[in-house]
Amino acid sequence: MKQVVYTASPESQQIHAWRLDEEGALSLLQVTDVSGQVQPMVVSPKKDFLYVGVRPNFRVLAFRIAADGTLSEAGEAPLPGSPTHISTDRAGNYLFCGSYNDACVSVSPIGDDGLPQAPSQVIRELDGCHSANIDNANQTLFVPALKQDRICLYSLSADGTLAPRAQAQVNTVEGAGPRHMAFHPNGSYAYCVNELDSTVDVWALSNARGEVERVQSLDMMPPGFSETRWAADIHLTPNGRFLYACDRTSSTITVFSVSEDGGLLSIEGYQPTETQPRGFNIDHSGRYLVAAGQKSHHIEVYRISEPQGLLTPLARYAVGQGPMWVVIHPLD
Ligand SMILES: O=C1O[C@H](COP(=O)(O)O)[C@@H](O)[C@H](O)[C@H]1O
Repeated sequence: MKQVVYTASPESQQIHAWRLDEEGALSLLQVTDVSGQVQPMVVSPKKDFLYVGVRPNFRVLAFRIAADGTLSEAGEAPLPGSPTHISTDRAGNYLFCGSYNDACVSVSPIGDDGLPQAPSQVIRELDGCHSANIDNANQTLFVPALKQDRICLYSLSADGTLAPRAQAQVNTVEGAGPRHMAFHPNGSYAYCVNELDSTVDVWALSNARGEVERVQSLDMMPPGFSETRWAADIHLTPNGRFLYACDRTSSTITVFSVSEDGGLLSIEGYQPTETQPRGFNIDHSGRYLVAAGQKSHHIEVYRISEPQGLLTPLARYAVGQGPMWVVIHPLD
């Protein structure tokens, strides 16, 4: 499987593109200088564009992805707030942007040409809005509002309009600070990493009443950890067997195994990683994890090992300044 890893480094305003080979080694393919601080990124479901949120002039930039994974800028559209998180619906027709500082989530239609347009809808008063996550069925958008300890639930209509679901929100433990999410491939469970207490919640997406319900909450820090908790990112292997979440104070990635049905997590280990890991990701074969150190200015590649999902460091690479977002794109 040929894959390309993209890393965003806002302090040096660069996107690095790396080839990831079968053994987990990276080779630098391209460095793109960007007209702004690059932060969240996502590859379109059609796999032809990389969408990138930039600041301080809040925009989404669209980069066309060539067959070899190199990028060329193709267009841009305004955003209503500082982009903290960018995602799309499963069909690639709508782009969602969550803004922590501007407390909103927006919907931007994506044209037939693949280019995002100006927002068609902005939902405000989501204090600390940290991400927007569409479920596997492409029906419900999960929007964690970190400062309100809630995840808002919106139905996505065929014309791209968000409306609160009958169950309009779920609440976390007070002070948890819900941040980023991942969905199990079977569509029955979601996992949310909580920034302020470094816990991970398991959410059943449809209980006996057809509602979203928290079924497990785990402390992701090693026993005896007593410093300030500061979790960031969460990702699941494509087969749904292993889940990873990172904490920035301790510079640790916690390794979880996932039960067959997706409803139960068990901690398998704690992997020391690059300083202040704000973003990481998993390759499409489920064999490698790439973590970015916002303070080490390096990325590090790990091999994911059976049967527990533990991580073996392979190599680290100097990247731009302040790397904080990693996405991995399959070329074939
Ligand atoms: O992780 C964090 O994220 C928020 C929002 O990030 P931003 O890059 O969109 O400003 C940040 O303000 C917070 O301090 C931090 O812990």
